[in-house]
Amino acid sequence: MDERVVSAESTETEEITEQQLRPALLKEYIGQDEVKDNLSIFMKAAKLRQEALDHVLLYGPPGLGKTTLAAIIAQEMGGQIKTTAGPAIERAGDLAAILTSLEPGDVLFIDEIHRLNRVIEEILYPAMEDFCIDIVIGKGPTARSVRLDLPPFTLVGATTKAGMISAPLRDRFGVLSRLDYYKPDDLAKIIHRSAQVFDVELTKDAEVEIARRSRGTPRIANRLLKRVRDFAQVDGHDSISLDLAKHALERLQVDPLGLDHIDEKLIKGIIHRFNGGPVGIETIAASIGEESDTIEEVYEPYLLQIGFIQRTPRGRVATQSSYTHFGLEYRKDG
Ligand SMILES: Nc1ncnc2c1ncn2[C@@H]1O[C@H](COP(=O)(O)OP(=O)(O)OP(=O)(O)O)[C@@H](O)[C@H]1O
Repeated sequence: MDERVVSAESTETEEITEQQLRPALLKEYIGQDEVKDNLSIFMKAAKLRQEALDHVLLYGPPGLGKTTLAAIIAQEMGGQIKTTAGPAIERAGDLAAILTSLEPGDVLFIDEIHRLNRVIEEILYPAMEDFCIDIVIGKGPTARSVRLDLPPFTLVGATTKAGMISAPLRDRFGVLSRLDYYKPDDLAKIIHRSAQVFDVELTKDAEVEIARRSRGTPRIANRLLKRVRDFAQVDGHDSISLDLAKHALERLQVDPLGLDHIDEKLIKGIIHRFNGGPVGIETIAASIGEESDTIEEVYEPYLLQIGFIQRTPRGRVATQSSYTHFGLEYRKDG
């Protein structure tokens, strides 16, 4: 879909470096203190009881570390992680194959769990509650149902859309944790850690500058760091200074708040064409030639978070901060 340097979605080639950058233990996982503190207690308690950790649902925008956290849970609980995604499990047999391959204490990670179909969901219920599945063998009059026991395991579900998970599925998770956008301080620590992994030197203020432009998202922070490193290398610098970071980020067209031309087009569209709003999402989408889903899921969440757009019952409104940011005069009466 988008080639934006500030996209929170990962590209295929990035997945390899993401593996390298993933912290393996909870104490190396930066930020999200509340989620971490709770998980740490629940994991300790489960270990004391020699049980699998209760099923965990992680929700929040993309690129905030859900996959990383799932792998950490497996590592800390002494199990392996098996990874799949909602749309990848099409038939009952697909799910049965995964579930029966689990060992005691393993983590089954299902990304985009809101996209599981209902038939599969229903197989998952007894698997989550009683560690067993009922599978039907044969067809027609000779068909019979066989119950298979499963080892105790932990299902870690991840979603960017908690509201789209059915109530029965949601109720079967013992731990529900929401990941929030990271504070610049925490992002700066993530950048510092990633720079060590990449063996790149950068000054503290350069770390902070990249952090500020990373839209609260570790995946973007790591990507910006890599691109800034490219500029430094090509220009023959051993270490990344604040000036160099700023210069590189300007060339990448990422502004001081992490906004790019798409954000600008979106906000200025609301301001110039619709007098600052309120305007419906479909109308905005049509006017700038984007899908409304893409606006809602990809572009808008960060703009809402930093208070540049407000959602009202009558549609989206551009706030005074967004006018100021783009150097436009704000008139409340429109
Ligand atoms: N708290 C953290 N500390 C250090 N690095 C992190 C942290 N959270 C995420 N990262 C890094 O950011 C990158 C993206 O994280 P991850 O793949 O876990 O995100 P995600 O929420 O699962 O995203 P998606 O749902 O889009 O796949 C990884 O390279 C990971 O190492």
